[in-house]
Amino acid sequence: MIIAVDGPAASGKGTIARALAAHYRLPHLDTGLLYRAVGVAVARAGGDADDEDAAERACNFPDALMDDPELRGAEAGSLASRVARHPRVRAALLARQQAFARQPGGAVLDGRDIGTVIAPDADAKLFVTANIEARTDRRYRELLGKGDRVDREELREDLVRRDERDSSRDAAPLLQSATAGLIDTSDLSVDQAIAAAIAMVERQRISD
Ligand SMILES: Nc1ncnc2c1ncn2[C@@H]1O[C@H](COP(=O)(O)OP(=O)(O)OP(=O)(O)O)[C@@H](O)[C@H]1O
Ligand SMILES: Nc1ccn([C@@H]2O[C@H](COP(=O)(O)O)[C@@H](O)[C@H]2O)c(=O)n1
Repeated sequence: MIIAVDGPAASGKGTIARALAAHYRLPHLDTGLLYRAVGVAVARAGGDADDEDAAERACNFPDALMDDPELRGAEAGSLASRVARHPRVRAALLARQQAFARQPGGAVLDGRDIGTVIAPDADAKLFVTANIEARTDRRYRELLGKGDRVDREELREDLVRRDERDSSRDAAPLLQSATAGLIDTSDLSVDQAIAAAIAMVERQRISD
């Protein structure tokens, strides 16, 4: 079974995707990490994330970079959304994501274009969202918990900018697939959001 989970930053899609993977005993790929790795690799090479040539070269990043804690920071998220606009970057990362999705037994992938581009024929598709205040609070608490110094207002503005960039780009923009079920986690606890996601996957599997 392939499960596609999409949605904006800090909506809780990764939390849901990991829980679905554990529930159905499937491997999970956080595809945002691939774009974060490309963004960080460009910056480390002294390149410009807005330069498509430099970003494309950075797609050959070493596998070990995927485990680098720097990828989880706010700066890596911004760099990721800048490199993610480039069609040649998206093309370079496509095969790796599709191979992961199509492995025997299936997989859970979360990102922005899983249900629309990477796995449009997924057995279940969820679009996870939450309002901007809930997302800002969650990311703020998460970064504070890691010991990062963060300004809540800057974080909020960064999320709004990222939403705008991800939704308005020409290449694989963030949008809800017509066949994806919507889960708004703004007023749901983690456990409630996970329960809603499992129930939605079950409904979609049955109706197939
Ligand atoms: N329903 C919820 N209620 C409260 N906090 C939540 C909820 N879901 C997730 N969180 C917390 O919010 C933060 C962001 O969640 P998560 O990493 O799952 O979001 P995401 O959409 O995958 O973000 P990103 O796209 O940036 O990777 C985490 O600290 C997580 O524990
Ligand atoms: N399938 C995807 C996944 C991510 N992106 C871009 O990467 C940025 C970081 O993603 P996170 O999930 O780690 O927040 C995100 O803002 C997108 O620009 C993407 O384009 N497609």
